[in-house]
Amino acid sequence: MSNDIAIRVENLSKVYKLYNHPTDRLKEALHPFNKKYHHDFYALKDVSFEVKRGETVGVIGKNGSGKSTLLKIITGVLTPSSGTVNVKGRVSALLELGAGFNPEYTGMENIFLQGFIMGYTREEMEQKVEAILTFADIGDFIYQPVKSYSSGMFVRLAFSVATIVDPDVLIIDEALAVGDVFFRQKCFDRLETLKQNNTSVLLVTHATHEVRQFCQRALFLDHGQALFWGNADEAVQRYYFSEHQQSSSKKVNQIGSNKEETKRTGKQQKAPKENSFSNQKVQWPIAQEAFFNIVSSPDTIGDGAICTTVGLCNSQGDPCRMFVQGDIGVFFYEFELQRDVEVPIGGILLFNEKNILIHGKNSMQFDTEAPKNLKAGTKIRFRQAIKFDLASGEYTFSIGLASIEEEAFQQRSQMHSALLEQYRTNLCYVRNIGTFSIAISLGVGITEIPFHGICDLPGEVCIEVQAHRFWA
Ligand SMILES: Nc1ncnc2c1ncn2[C@@H]1O[C@H](COP(=O)(O)OP(=O)(O)OP(=O)(O)O)[C@@H](O)[C@H]1O
Repeated sequence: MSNDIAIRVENLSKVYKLYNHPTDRLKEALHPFNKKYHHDFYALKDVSFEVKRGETVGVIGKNGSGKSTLLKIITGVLTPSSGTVNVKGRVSALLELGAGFNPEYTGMENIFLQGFIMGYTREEMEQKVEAILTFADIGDFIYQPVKSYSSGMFVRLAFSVATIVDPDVLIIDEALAVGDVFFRQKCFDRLETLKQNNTSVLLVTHATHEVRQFCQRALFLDHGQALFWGNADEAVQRYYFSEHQQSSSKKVNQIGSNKEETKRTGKQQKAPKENSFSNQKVQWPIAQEAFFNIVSSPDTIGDGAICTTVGLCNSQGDPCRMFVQGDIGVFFYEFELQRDVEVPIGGILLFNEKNILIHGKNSMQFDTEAPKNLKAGTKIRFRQAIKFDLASGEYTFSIGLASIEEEAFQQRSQMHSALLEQYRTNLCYVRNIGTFSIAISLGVGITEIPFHGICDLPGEVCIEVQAHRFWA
């Protein structure tokens, strides 16, 4: 293995024998003609990729796609059924909570235990203890058995130990998700430092915006297979598309993709984008990738209309699930009316990872012409553009259709909202249609981080100098 490669995984598979009944295992073992009572289940199938020294690589995929199995094989916790794994240098791993720690030992004792496992002497660990405690910041709990720790405290200590021991390879399985936001920021700062010191990081996470932000390349696993290996942005894009469309789940194994050289230097590589609404000329998309698979969406309420199509594109009209703060996303949605409607109202609700409603707006809240007196069976299409001045993260969205009496619609600006509600009938509401992600617009605004909090609000600031005050 060449010097610049830290991890090489070649044709890795992990097969489990699954039995329908517990007794089948015994029947199989005792059968005189070796009759098979099991079927093979591939937790991993023929996975290959390599991680360079100093590179941060993400591993993404749905629940059960094989991410933890992969990390466990790389760290030696599991043995593969076939294929090889080569890892160069000292490996430090943060697998599931509690792994590698003795629950009966205090935090302090566990620090030394981990140091011992990593091959450090007691004296060497004594020199590192203060830095570990400062980073973990769990106070006197360090003298308590770790079984009494909250998951957040545990991960603070585990991350601190795992990263302070100068690993050549750091492997993290979802561990950071339990830390609070400030701790996660500290962790990512630490990961940056490790990267500069040439540590390779393999990061399993469901937080795809973190993959986009911190990883150069990513592996997208689906049912144990590598559907994509290469540029991190593209891996996340494919993950989003495959999540909602069966059509995109072709096997693509792009080792050495030419896009992998799109290195993340902390700055997003952006194509010039049109971010104003004024000349929006986005047509109803043709590309199938624009649309979500709403047939499998279980969360539909209302029988006044059927939601037939929902799509999402960028401001150029290209199918898109990954945006940068400030980008415009254009939602396309179509309903087929099941009853006569005076004036239709369509709208979108955006929710963040904590399921907090971030933004909701319907067509009645815009100064837009609306069609009137539509018959049952009519199909109506909406095209709604939203400027994503939002915090980085993953978002879900829901779509609804209502109807309102024409007279109330005409007088909506003068009517109290409670009164307006009386003239409104909900026809169809489809929850959790899909997801999209938003990454920080590093380096494209006036400052690196354009705002703090969950959304940017329109505003302005002015600064005035008052007359200088001389103190007696
Ligand atoms: N010991 C086992 N016997 C049989 N099947 C197993 C075993 N361990 C894991 N699996 C299966 O292997 C598949 C991959 O599991 P794995 O834990 O690697 O997925 P994952 O991508 O890490 O999921 P998650 O995101 O939920 O953590 C799953 O379908 C799981 O049920």
